[in-house]
Amino acid sequence: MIRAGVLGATGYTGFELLQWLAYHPHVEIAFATARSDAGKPLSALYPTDLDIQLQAVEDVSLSDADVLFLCLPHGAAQEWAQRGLDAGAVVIDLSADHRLHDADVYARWYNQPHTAPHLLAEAVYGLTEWRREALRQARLIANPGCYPTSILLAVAPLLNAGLLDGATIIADSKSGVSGAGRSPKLGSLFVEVNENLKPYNIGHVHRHVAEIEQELHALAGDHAPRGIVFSPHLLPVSRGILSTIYVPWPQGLSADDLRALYAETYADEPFIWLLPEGATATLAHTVRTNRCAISLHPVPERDQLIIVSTIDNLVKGAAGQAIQNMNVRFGFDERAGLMPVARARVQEV
Ligand SMILES: NC(=O)C1=CN([C@@H]2O[C@H](COP(=O)(O)OP(=O)(O)OC[C@H]3O[C@@H](n4cnc5c(N)ncnc54)[C@H](OP(=O)(O)O)[C@@H]3O)[C@@H](O)[C@H]2O)C=CC1
Ligand SMILES: CC(=O)N[C@@H](CCC(=O)OP(=O)(O)O)C(=O)O
Repeated sequence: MIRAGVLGATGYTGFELLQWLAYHPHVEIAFATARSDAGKPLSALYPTDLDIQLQAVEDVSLSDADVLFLCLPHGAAQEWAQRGLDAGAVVIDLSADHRLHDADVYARWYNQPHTAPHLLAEAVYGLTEWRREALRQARLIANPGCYPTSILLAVAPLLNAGLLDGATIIADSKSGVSGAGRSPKLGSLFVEVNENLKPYNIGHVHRHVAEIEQELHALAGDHAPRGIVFSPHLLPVSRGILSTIYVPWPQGLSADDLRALYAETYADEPFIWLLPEGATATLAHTVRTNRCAISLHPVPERDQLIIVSTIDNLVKGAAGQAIQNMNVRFGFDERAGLMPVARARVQEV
């Protein structure tokens, strides 16, 4: 058994994480902290029968945790990563604070200086399927963003095979409203969101562009694409991300070759669901599971390939991938604590 501490337990990702961890066979919850709601039971905030008392972060001893999850806004996580490491915990940061390797790039995209730039070099970007070796040794794991997870998993087989050299990738992504977090915002109100579909940060301005491009380069090595054009949209559902991704047709490959490449790359992956020819990934394929569903749609007459990818932003896009990374880091079965819901959902769809 390992002991887990969760900072920011009252937010959407923190609560999601606790619900999965509570049924993890190798984890016991050491503490869960809150800011405004410290001292309350979790059940005072959410409809849950989990018996968890929320504590102020000042009242817990970080050394009680073997693994410390940071479910805090970016900016706030930096200080706690260092403190967690000093206390001897493996730190898994769900925020964006340790995803970018370069402090100047962080400052430019997040409009604030990084207060612990020395940690950026050692943090491992936790896109689990592509980083297992580094994750096994990691002290600090930067859990990927939700949009980047949906996009990177969908194009990684092509990047890894050097098939997107110099290409511009276009990703049109739609997210459920929980992606914006639990703190009240005008744009997340029911009346603003309901029966609407709203593009935002269109073009080259969303902060995830920096993260995605960093990882496109890492995955492609010497055959890097030119970059990404990324358009996020707010969808009137609670959870789920669907990315429709456009890439130039990989020269020299037939449609069968392409499918074989994806099938081989992801053959042994418990959480990647490559849909059969003719099927299209939808939110229902992945919501409330740790899966990423991918469907391939060749458009040969235009030399284009369209890839559709879906995840649950709170699971594979946050808490689930964090647990998957923990499982790799601590040598557990990667599926531990993550399968029951996935199975139930697969039977439903
Ligand atoms: N929502 C999503 O789909 C995803 C989110 N993420 C990232 O994960 C992190 C958490 O997201 P999410 O759960 O949605 O956020 P929420 O806004 O829902 O929750 C944030 C949590 O952090 C606490 N908090 C806020 N400010 C501070 C602070 N300065 N110091 C200490 N605690 C603080 C909040 O407590 P209080 O309410 O008392 O302020 C709350 O518990 C963010 O960095 C987010 O960007 C990553 C992937 C997906
Ligand atoms: C719908 C919505 O608002 N989504 C958020 C991204 C989700 C997220 O939390 O991103 P990080 O993990 O990088 O912090 C946004 O567009 O900013």
